[in-house]
Amino acid sequence: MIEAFRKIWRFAGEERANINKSVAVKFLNAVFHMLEVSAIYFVIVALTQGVAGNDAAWTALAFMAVSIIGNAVTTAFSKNQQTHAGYFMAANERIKIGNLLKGVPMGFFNENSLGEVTGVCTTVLGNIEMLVPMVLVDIMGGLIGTVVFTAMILVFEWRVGLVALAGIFVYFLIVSSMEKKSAAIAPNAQKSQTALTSAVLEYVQGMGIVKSFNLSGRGDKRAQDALEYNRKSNLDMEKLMTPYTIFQELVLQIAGIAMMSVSIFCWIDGTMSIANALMCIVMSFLVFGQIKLFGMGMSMLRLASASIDRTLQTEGMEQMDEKGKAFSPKSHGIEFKNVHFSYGNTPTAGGREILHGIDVTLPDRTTTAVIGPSGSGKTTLCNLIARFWDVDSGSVKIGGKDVREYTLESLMEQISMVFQNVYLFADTIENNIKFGRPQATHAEVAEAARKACCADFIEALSDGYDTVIGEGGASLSGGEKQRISIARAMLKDAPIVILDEATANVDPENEDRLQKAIEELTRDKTIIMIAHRLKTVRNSDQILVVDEGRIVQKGKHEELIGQEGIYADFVLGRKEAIGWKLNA
Ligand SMILES: Nc1ncnc2c1ncn2[C@@H]1O[C@H](COP(=O)(O)OP(=O)(O)OP(=O)(O)O)[C@@H](O)[C@H]1O
Repeated sequence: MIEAFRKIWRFAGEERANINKSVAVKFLNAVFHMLEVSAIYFVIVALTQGVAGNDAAWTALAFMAVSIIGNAVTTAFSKNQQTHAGYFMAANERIKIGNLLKGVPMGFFNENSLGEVTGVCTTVLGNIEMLVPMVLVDIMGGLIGTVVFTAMILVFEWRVGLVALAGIFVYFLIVSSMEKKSAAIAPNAQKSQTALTSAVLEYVQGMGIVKSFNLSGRGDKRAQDALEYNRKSNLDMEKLMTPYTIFQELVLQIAGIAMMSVSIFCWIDGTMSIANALMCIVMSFLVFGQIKLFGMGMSMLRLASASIDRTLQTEGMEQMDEKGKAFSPKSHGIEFKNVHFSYGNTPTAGGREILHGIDVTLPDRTTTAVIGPSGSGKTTLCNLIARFWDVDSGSVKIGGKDVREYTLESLMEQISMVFQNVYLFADTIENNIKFGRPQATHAEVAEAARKACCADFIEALSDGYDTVIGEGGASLSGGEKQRISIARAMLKDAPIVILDEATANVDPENEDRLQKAIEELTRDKTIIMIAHRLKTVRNSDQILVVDEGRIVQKGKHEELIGQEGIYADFVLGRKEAIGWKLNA
């Protein structure tokens, strides 16, 4: 329990100052609440002593007024501090995770589904935002309040105070037992929430496939299972909490009745004045407010602690460039030296080696075309340059330096990537292009768009560059998206371009424009391109033929076409070749 509290306190970090303020104000709030008791006391004393006049009534009224105003102000202030602390705690953590995600190997997304990270950034941090300040303020405020008010009652009337103390002690035992039990079950409840987010995300993303294969009802099996798991874990949590909550309430009721009974007995045997006895009865209704607050905080302690564990687990993701240096090489030749690579021991990869001893040099400012059958390892080879993954053995060098020696930032400054599956953000076209260089001016964006042959269609849109496109570029055609991504790469103007030539979604007119855009982008750069068009392949400085993770042929078109082998077969018989991605 103390360890869980400490963990939450540590996690609160810079927001601890706001939590402290909130606790202090919460205590003041309880003091204002107690002013109501003083007001009642004046009335009781006046009534029992038969004092004539309105003085007691006015004094009581004044106390009540101060109590109500004080209550309202302190409640608002305390809530404000709590909300501020919770919001910033979660927001800072989301930014931290976002930054860490930039530095993880792509394999991270294989092993931990994207839904898992989404779950942490939405549900789990949502819980933290609400629970952590509440738990800290309620536990600390409740404890301080309980100690102070119990001490006050003990001073006022020690016999009644002892009864209150006994009630609080039993309540404390029940809360601590509940807290221990919930420690075992809370992580499960937390896990079920992220699993649900993950499953729902996958379900929504795969909706197109579900509909096209008419699988509605079957395609949502994972979402259904996750819902069931979530329902069960929430119910388990409730089942555990409910008896404890009832028991806690019962103990406080009994303690309250006992306080009243002791007061009455003491008055009957003449050891307590009627005014004090009535006052103790009033206090028996109010004294347990603070310990209830403490109990509420404790019931949420484990859930908050489990949320923090889950967040810290995500925060512990492996980072790639902890030892890197910022390099800016003069030459941008790329060198693969005896590269062996596997996607690791994930269920899909199964530890299988994908690239077996790749040895090749891509000289500075030359174009290398990579061709080969589907699944031969072309994309994998290209992705190793940008360190989407790290090699198992051997090395990949840029400008003579191993890519692992660069910081990720300085490495990515050297590289522009244009994928077949273009992702555009739900933002304006201008900002999507600017993603390549955020500080670019509008004139530079327009120039890049012109060179990438997309200025015409952008300017024809009613809002031009300010047109907001749907998430993933939903409102644009495949060819339009591809050209925007080329404009983005053009604006970045990196010395190395990794390109996956488009094969799909491009009509002949668009293909021509796309080709022009690519020619502009790749001028005077080091290019490695997964090529699908014979024309592109033929004009390259070097062709690499990849088959089953090995470079089986290497050279220019004229050299390779004269050799017996895959390349010649491919060129001659490409129309019949099955599984080859080549559109001449
Ligand atoms: N993220 C991944 N995790 C595990 N295995 C992968 C992953 N990506 C690719 N593979 C496997 O690595 C092998 C090479 O894939 P790669 O995508 O590099 O081939 P490719 O030649 O680019 O194929 P295509 O032309 O179809 O795009 C394939 O057997 C594939 O199943």
